[in-house]
Amino acid sequence: MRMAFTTLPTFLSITTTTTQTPLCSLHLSPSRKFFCPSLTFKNLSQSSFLTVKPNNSVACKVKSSMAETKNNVVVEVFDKEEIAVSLAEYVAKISNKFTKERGAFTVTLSGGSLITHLRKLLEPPYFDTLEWSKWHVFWLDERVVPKTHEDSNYKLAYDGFLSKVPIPPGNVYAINDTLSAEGAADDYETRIRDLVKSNVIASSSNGFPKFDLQLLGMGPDGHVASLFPGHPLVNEGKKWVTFILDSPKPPPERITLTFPVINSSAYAVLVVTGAGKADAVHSALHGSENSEKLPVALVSPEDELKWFLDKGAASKL
Ligand SMILES: O=C1O[C@H](COP(=O)(O)O)[C@@H](O)[C@H](O)[C@H]1O
Repeated sequence: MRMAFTTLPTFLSITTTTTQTPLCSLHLSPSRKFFCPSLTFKNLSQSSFLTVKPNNSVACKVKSSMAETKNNVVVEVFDKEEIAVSLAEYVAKISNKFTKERGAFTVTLSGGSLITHLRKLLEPPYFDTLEWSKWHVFWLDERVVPKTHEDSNYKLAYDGFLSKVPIPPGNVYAINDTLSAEGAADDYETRIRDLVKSNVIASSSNGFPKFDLQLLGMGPDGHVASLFPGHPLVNEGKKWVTFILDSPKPPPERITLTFPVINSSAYAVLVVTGAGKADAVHSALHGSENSEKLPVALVSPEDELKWFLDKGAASKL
């Protein structure tokens, strides 16, 4: 099935090349709400569009569509296996863009399930063609445990990804695991500041570091990095890196990038799978304007935010 359509929002023309029931039901209401599979976006802009891919995944590209967003928001729903394929393609595209433009690619990793979704980058054509020597790898958040500990986000990323690609060890910026949570957060911020001064990390016009790509996961409660719902750290506005001693998800002591840093990045992805996360996904993409936003709903990078969802995570949209 292929669909094509013309300019929004005045009218929408859909053609299908088969007699199949359309995968998406599209409707443009007078209040300018836009519905696709069951995703709803408000205040649709003229340049928004939706595509149905040959593999039947659905992409909704929405430019400046959601209140308070300054960027493109792209939501794609995949069959589970397809996420890793599409994520590899996306990361490779952004890596190529920045290695060409800046001679470096700065990327932040989450812990948790995100790492397994990077597995296709370890295969051709990506493994052989990406300029791994220009990658600089950071963590969105880290647990304050030794690097050899099972809870360490560094260990997870090293075992599952970093040990398998030729990124120079000096370009992998793990936290100092000999320090306290506060000390490790301060130390990480100092190192990031130095890398901004030396132009390895770009600088945003607002004074915060501008990472090229942030690879985010999301917990079932809507937390991203180690920024948890209702926790005061969500509102941190000055620090680049901060620490938490009472994380609701163990282990309790962690460091995390703050929202001003996350949202000063050029690109960000949110990779979210499983029906257990469907409520938080629904709340983030469709939530009431009056209720307190989940941390995930506050993610808003400069250029583009792309959601990679499986059908379980998208099941309540
Ligand atoms: O504790 C953490 O959880 C989140 C989500 O993990 P997931 O396994 O549910 O994907 C993760 O993004 C974060 O980096 C990690 O420290």
